[in-house]
Amino acid sequence: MAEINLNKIAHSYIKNPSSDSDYALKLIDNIWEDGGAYALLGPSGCGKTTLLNIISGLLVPSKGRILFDGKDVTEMPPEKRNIAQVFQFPVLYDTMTVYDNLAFPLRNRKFDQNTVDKRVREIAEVLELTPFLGKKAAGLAADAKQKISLGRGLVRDDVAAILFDEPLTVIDPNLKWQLRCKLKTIHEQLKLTFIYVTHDQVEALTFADKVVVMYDGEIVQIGTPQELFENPTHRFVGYFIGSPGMNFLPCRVEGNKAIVNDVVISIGDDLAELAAKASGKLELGIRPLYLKVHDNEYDDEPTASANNGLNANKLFTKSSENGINGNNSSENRISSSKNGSRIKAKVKALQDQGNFKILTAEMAGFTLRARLSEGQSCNSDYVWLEFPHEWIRLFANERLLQHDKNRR
Ligand SMILES: Nc1ncnc2c1ncn2[C@@H]1O[C@H](COP(=O)(O)OP(=O)(O)OP(=O)(O)O)[C@@H](O)[C@H]1O
Repeated sequence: MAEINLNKIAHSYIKNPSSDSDYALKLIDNIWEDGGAYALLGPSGCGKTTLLNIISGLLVPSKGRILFDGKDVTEMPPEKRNIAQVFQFPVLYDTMTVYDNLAFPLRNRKFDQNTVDKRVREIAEVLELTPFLGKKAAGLAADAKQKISLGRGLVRDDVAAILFDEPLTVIDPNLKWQLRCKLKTIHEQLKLTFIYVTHDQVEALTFADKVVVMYDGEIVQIGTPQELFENPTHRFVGYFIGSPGMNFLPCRVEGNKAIVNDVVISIGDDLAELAAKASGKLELGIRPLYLKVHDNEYDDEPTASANNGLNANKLFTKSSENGINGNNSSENRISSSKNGSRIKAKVKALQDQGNFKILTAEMAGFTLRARLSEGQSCNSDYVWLEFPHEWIRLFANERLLQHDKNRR
């Protein structure tokens, strides 16, 4: 396994690129740890395959160098890089048995028969292919064939990295979940460097230790699922991660108040300090999970609180409960609570998502979404939204405002 250093990489498919927009990859300068499980996540056309092909050696980048464990492999062809790859569609020998397909990458590298047999049987067991080992691949269903392709990628433990390019596309949805969990287990057992390309956030978040979010040829954030959820450093990450994505409200800031059209939202002193130094287009962001929903302006307890549960796979933490005290309000429609503001909003829709509901409401001319927890509902035309200080984020020109890391 290897540490992968993407050293000031950029790539253009155009011969003489003249501007930023001519580059499929703008500037990538990252080190990916040996043994890490990385998911490369982003929308179609953002550059994921281009980056993967640069790592595998199918493409030589227009600029920069790529190093495996400090060794420059930029000009090295794929077969010399010692990388295993699993593609979207099965790549195997139809006329061979499942056993021989799995054994092929090992025999090709002249592993001894005992090692071949041991590894083939281990991988077959993990992927539940043992009953099929003696069968020809030709007769098997598409998802069984793709499991063989996964097995061929996983069978060697001497590779620098295993690259997966949307490997579960042809897999039945029920089996997808099972295979994702298996890949995670295999990674935990073998500690191989995994790089997994997907445009599906659930796939990325369940599989990876670190998610690399790409947008328009750039890596906009690398983080754990929780970091991406709680502190998206770019507006795109806020929008792309989470379902529904983060709410964004264009605003201006005066002291510790964010003003959204004629509505004032209290933001706390910390954000006020950051906003005072910021320039460019300001936006307030808050996750639907953390936007609290009340059915009146002044009650002591939230009656339709949005934040009472962890999500199903426990990736994201919940805010601590905030005390609410509704003694003050002013003509600008701000009503103070110990922490956050309650603002009237018009209910537009309530969508049942199974074990929770999504409320869509309009406030200050903008549409906001809030996640209600199980059993909670909303039957009136208006609600009061509370913005807890600890979950408000401010973005200037799409970038998160945050303190200099060295300061903390
Ligand atoms: N061979 C090529 N020649 C010219 N342009 C290309 C080529 N391959 C990709 N591109 C362009 O480079 C950009 C990045 O494409 P890439 O395939 O890397 O994105 P992606 O994130 O993998 O997309 P998808 O999820 O749809 O596969 C896109 O604008 C695409 O049109």
